[in-house]
Amino acid sequence: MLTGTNADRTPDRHLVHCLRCHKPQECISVHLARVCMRSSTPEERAAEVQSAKASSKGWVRYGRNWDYNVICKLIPDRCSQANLVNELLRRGFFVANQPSETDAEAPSPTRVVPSGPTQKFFLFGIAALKDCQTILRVAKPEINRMCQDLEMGRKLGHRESTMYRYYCEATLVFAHMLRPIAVESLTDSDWLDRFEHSGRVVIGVGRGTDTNTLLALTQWEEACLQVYFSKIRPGNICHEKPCNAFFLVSSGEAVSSVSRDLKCLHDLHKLPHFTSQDVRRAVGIAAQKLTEPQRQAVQFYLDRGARDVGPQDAVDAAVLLDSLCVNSSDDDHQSFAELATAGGSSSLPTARKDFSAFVTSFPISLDGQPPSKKQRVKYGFPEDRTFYDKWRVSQYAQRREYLLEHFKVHKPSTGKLSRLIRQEGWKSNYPKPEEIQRLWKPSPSNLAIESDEAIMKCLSEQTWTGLAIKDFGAKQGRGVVATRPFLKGEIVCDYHGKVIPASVGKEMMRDLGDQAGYLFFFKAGQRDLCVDAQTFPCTCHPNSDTFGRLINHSAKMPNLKPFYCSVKLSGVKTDVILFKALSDIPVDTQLKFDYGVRRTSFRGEGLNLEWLDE
Ligand SMILES: C[S@@+](CC[C@H](N)C(=O)[O-])C[C@H]1O[C@@H](n2cnc3c(N)ncnc32)[C@H](O)[C@@H]1O
Repeated sequence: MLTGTNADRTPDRHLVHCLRCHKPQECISVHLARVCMRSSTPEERAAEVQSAKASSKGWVRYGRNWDYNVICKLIPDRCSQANLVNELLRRGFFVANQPSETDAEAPSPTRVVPSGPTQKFFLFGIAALKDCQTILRVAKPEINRMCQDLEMGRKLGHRESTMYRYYCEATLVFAHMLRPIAVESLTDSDWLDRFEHSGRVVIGVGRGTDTNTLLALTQWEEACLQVYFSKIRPGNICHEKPCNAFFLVSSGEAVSSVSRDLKCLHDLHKLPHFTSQDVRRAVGIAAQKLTEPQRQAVQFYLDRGARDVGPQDAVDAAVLLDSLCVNSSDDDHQSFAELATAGGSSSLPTARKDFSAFVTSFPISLDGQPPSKKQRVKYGFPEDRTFYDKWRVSQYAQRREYLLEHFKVHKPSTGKLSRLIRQEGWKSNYPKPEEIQRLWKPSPSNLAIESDEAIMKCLSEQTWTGLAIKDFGAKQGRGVVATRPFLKGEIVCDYHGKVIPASVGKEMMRDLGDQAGYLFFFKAGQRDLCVDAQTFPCTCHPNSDTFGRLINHSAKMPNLKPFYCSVKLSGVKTDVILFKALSDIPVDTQLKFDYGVRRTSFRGEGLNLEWLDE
């Protein structure tokens, strides 16, 4: 008696496709007699059985193999090529001569299926999703530990910092199926423009290009990447080689081979090596258990650039992907709590509020003492040392600033510094005299600026580092954000543009009506001048935006101060406006200076621009 579905039956029966209805048949002759060739003669049916068997044999012999180069000839569009290959592999076809992922631009004959230690995980040459993501789970505790260390103000060694970066790259590839080339193209501005949406943090990658795509990171992932951005990346920014890539190698250049980094990360953990192609194929297989609309949603998330994906689509698809992954979001939430207390992210409101409440209860001062465990518990804070350590880090920064402030004109000797520290009565948690000596810089005078080759190079080439443009939305428009810490007094950038007479600038201003203006009026001795950054792009840097013109205004909390300086640039005396930091500026802070106009004055009058009072 036959019962159940086809799956219940003997698995090794010979399936032959009926050439009339195109369906697989376990017994083709019976099928033809009963269904497709009921009214035919036995001879006709026998001939049809022979044709069907020959067709099936031919398919197994030739039809199951594809050549990637043929696919490329048939379909010129790269995205469709990749989709078709994924689909073919998912269905058990073999695709020869696939490109290696590092060589995504130029297909080259490489491997067909991975070999070596990974082989045992593969079905039809496709790894299981769980296996592809092993590295994320295995390395996670170490990453959490590094986050804690960084937050406590400890520095990671070169090996650890690099490993941390590898992990961030791996998160984008193995949890969000981003191609290595897209990870390499992620910029600091992409990161700064991320936003919260439905419990996730959405980030646009490759904006303005064909591969424009949205990722929806979990809070933990975002915090993990933010720790990289704020604590590790600034140390890699190189003044000689300005670079706006999100992932920087220690020499300051953009990471050039994410695929190689992923391999290193696996090697470091002695795990079999999985690639971005492996994980994408694995998702194809895992997604079979989803409904058709869900499968499509995941497919759109994977087909970067295939269509406009909105933030909600990205979040929905990322949540679905999570449901396919062993790396569940519960796991993330748990670890997120650990990271949140490490305070690595700008989007960790609870952690921030808690520490600000802590500081309200125990104000940080130059001479104060951090609260004891008993005091912390009494005021309802956790008894562990997380806030205690953050408090000490802040006090240390205050003391460092105090010492630097004390010696404005001449560089202090270690003896002088030690005496001052003794006088203050500080017994611990203070910077060593050598650190202050290292950080000390003379207040900028024309001469000091002219002799500073780095500043002069930045002035003429507009290669300021540690800055990125961020979109602050409809109200403020674009602004400039610090991507490395700046010390109080440090020159941050200039207000670049052609210097014109103020009278000409005022004419231009009249034509602007109530539009945003990019004109900086100043006095140089008796001369009334204006930097024209309105005429854009400038003739000297026709291909790039300059930072100074995009810095927004704050009357109450400026962190930059513009000042006039006359310097010799390429032998020509030039009037420049430089911005110096008014206080230490941490990574991820928007730069602002006081435009010097109030709502009730000058052009603000009548326009009633409320933001001028901010
Ligand atoms: C020199 S532009 C600064 C860059 C500008 N945000 C942009 O996107 O090009 C000056 C204009 O920025 C905007 N802006 C500057 N500071 C602001 C603030 N604190 N709040 C709101 N808008 C501000 C105003 O529209 C102003 O006219």
